Amino acid sequence: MAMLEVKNLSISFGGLRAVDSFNVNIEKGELYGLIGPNGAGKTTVFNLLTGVYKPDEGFIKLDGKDITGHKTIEINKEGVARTFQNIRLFKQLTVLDNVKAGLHNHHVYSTLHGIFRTPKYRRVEKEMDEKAMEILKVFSLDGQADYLASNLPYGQQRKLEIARALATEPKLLLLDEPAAGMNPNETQELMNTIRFVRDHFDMTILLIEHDMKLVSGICEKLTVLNFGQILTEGDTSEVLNDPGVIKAYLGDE
Ligand SMILES: Nc1ncnc2c1ncn2[C@@H]1O[C@H](COP(=O)(O)OP(=O)(O)OP(=O)(O)O)[C@@H](O)[C@H]1O
Repeated sequence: MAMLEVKNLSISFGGLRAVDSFNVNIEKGELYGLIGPNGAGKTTVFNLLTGVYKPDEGFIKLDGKDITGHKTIEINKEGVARTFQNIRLFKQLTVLDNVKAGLHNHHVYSTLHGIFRTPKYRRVEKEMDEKAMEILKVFSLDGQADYLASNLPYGQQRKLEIARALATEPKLLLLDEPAAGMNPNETQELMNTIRFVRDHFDMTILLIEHDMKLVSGICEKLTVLNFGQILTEGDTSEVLNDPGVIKAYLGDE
């Protein structure tokens, strides 16, 4: 069974069919890319997958469970985590607290426990500190746990955003242009991080990216969107050599 199965997903804004009959099957542990020229509908697909928009048609199944039209918070609890084109961290919180914010999905105590600092509150907080530090170690950010997120260099903020998403223990990780704004060294390091996350956590990853070096370097399969419709899909090398895909990109210049 596919980890993500999407059939016939469509949405219109006014007269514009931004996503038109989108289909995809992503197996567990696959590293999958969604590419296409500006305005093709890629982010809208992510917004549909994460419940920001409700589709006009079609369905979304995560690990066999229908999550179509569910609320964003529910979809996150079902196991979909996401990072954004423009980094969205809690900039005035520490690096550690950003990851703990992700962990709050699974570790709960009532407000009263929090106000009165009960033994349960202290135990849960300690467990979360330990778990968050473990995750930060994976990303080599444990040395910066006490820094404010806003004080990290750009490449590390990207990593922290992925770390926070992983703290919610997702089944599927969606990365929206993770290499945007990165220099070649940062992009190379990010590629290693994404590959490591997939291997280490046996994670299923779907990413949107314009950086073809990253796409060809780490994605096993691709779907190309153009004007809301699937232009082609398949193994990365075949897709990137497809004349129709090359034309769509050159037409975008
Ligand atoms: N909430 C909305 N209301 C109206 N139109 C929208 C809305 N969201 C997206 N669109 C339109 O849908 C189309 C697809 O946009 P989308 O952001 O999904 O493209 P994209 O492939 O992610 O582009 P980029 O690579 O530039 O981020 C665009 O024409 C966009 O203007």
